[in-house]
Amino acid sequence: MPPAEHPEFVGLIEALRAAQETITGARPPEDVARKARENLEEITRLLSPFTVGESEQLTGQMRGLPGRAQALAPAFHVDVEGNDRVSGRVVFGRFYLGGNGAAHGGSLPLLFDEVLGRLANTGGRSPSRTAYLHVNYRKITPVGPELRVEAHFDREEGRKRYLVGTIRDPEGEITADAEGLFVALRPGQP
Ligand SMILES: CCCCCCCCCCCC(=O)SCCNC(=O)CCNC(=O)[C@H](O)C(C)(C)COP(=O)(O)OP(=O)(O)OC[C@H]1O[C@@H](n2cnc3c(N)ncnc32)[C@H](O)[C@@H]1OP(=O)(O)O
Repeated sequence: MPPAEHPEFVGLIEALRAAQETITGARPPEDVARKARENLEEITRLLSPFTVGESEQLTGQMRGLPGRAQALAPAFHVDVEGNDRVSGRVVFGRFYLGGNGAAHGGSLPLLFDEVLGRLANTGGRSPSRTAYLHVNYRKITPVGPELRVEAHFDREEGRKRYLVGTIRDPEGEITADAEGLFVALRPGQP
């Protein structure tokens, strides 16, 4: 479904991302924290009647949008995309902070799975799933600045698709790289 059909929902997810960022970085007085909680609870009450099944939900389905209207992973902004390689940008915001200015170690596989997994299933290829993801943490991945992300197919062996990717800091140094194996699903495989 094209994002143009659901501009308000797309805006809602952007607001959710902004809320995640702001809440994570805030140290509010108790009365402000209570008011914010009440507002969040009101949002839950407002949206609960519209819960749908997985096949009908909007979140995660908007492939043309950075982040696919899903606030789970940091939004990946695609610059160049081909059948065998992709490059783009990402910012790990405050929500993804691990400590001392570094992105949480678990947030990097999240980003790599998104980028490599998306590429693994492009170019007319059949759907595949992550079998493994090997991440090397070379230096801290900083929270805040825009980082470059590149990924490409390394090789394909039957149903097995091996992809590799890197994240680079603003100085161009690799902060993390990854290799992923994606196995093409057999017909009927969930
Ligand atoms: C709008 C939408 C946007 C879409 C944009 C979406 C972007 C996000 C994409 C995210 C993708 C995901 O996270 S998917 C979710 C996370 N992944 C999962 O939940 C997968 C769970 N695991 C499985 O379902 C299964 O184990 C499979 C499908 C991976 C493989 O099982 P299978 O189909 O029975 O295949 P199997 O015979 O075991 O293995 C086939 C071959 O692969 C090898 N192989 C299998 N697993 C491994 C392994 N871990 N390490 C080494 N090798 C392995 C086997 O040795 C064999 O080699 P040989 O003997 O043939 O040589």
